[in-house]
Amino acid sequence: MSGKLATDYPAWTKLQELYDKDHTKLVLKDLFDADPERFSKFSRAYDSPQNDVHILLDFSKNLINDEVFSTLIQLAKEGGVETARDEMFAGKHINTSEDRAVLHVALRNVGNEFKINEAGADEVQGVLDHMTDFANKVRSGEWKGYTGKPIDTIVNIGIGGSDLGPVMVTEALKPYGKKGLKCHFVSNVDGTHIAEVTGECNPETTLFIVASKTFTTQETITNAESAREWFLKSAGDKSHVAKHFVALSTNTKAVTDFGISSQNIFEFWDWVGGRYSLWSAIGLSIMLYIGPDNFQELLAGAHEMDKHFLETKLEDNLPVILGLLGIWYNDYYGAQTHALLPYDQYMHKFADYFQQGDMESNGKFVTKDGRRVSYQTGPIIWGQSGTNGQHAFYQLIHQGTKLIPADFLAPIETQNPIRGGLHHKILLSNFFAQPEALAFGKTEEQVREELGAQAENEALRKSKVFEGNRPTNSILFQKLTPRTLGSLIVMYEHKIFVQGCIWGINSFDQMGLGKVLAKRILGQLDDSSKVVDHDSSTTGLIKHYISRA
Ligand SMILES: O=P(O)(O)OC[C@H]1O[C@H](O)[C@H](O)[C@@H](O)[C@@H]1O
Repeated sequence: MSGKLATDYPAWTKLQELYDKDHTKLVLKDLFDADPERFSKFSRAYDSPQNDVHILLDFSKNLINDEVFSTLIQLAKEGGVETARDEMFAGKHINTSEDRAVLHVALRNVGNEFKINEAGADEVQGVLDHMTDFANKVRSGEWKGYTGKPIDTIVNIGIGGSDLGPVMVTEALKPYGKKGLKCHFVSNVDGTHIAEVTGECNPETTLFIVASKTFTTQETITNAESAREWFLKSAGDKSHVAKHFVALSTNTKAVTDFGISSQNIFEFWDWVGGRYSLWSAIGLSIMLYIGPDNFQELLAGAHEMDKHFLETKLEDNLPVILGLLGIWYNDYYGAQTHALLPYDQYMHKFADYFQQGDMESNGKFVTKDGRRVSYQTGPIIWGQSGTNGQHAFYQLIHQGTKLIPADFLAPIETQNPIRGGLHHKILLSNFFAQPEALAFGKTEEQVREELGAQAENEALRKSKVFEGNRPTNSILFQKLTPRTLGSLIVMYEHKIFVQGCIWGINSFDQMGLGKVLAKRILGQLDDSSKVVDHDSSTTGLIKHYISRA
């Protein structure tokens, strides 16, 4: 990552020329009519080395031709994607503003294939062993609560990267979860969240996992304190905390100050970004739920996609292709958003997860060398599982005025083949139909034929036209196994990397402003005379609250 501006690259300029010259000609119907081989040309199959993960990326329904595609690849070359990637894997401090390496790839370095020289990288296995030992004890019932009963409920207390990954993965891998083990996730500082969850827990059989990289995050520490208070109301003796509270953190001092015993700390390192941390100790709730073997599978799938990203030439490299297509719409077509639409109910938190993953990484307006960009960077990521989204917001994607590139994802095999697979066939028929409809739409001529005598009604006729030419990727994978999920997550992680690299921004830092202001305001909320140094709106709002609280 050079910190160069994307506009410095000749391919960037060439893409603008291609857009200006050709975008009106980039009509999917015509492109498919002109080239019967378009699907095979613009799709790539990924097969893992042991042939147990299959992912097909069909990107033929994108507004590209050969020249656009090859120029996008050229952009990745000029943008130094390969060099930056190699630097990341080698442990170079590519997070320049914080002078840190970016080494989530070291957390899933199965078999130690990548040689990484960075303090802590050689401790990864030790922490995994610690997690495994602990998870086995809890899962087998050997680990007992303060009254001698086994644990049947885990509550992960964390926010942002210390919450979203564990939530998303435990939901996605429910079929692999331990029956009878309940998992809760408390993130919001709104007391409602912890109160509702503890309301469902038995202190004798509940394990709290306090997940916080920094162990200073106000929401998490407040929730953890409240959980401890709730627990001690029943347990009485503080010495029982050791059996019911563990911590996942890089800040061991703050954890021990909180009262958690040092044996119950699962560590990680400053080179693990919060939004890339589910592979680290932050994944303890995942491991407890799906078991160490399945967690290892998740890591293996992640590692295999790391290798694919590292070793595959750019034009066949899934994260690179996805990243470049995103740039094409974001920076040339003016698309503001990107939708993630998994046709798998188990993946219902996937878009939420990548909202943080993508938007916190690439929502930046200065380059690594401090220049303001003159182009759009990270897109707004959103989405929902299919088919629910179809009955909510797809109308706007089909007939609205905005261009919304979307990724459709679906498993070939369902985990729940009820009624002879009927549900899954219906689900998949929608998965196939939507991108087709988005691409090819319905012309006024077709509408006329359909309407028969009513076709004379011009307003009705026009309202039924679907212009089509709305771009999508279709991603079909075999089955949502832990290994496949690991690969899918990493495919998107590296997509974000590719884009950040070309835009010249630092995808791995995060500067909070709201947090600092909130701390100052907290000290003013009890006394209106303390409400100073705000604009009149903020002052008015706070004083209104104080007068009525
Ligand atoms: O894990 P913690 O230190 O508690 O941080 C939790 C979260 O805090 C902030 O919101 C950061 O922007 C996130 O990246 C991080 O995941």
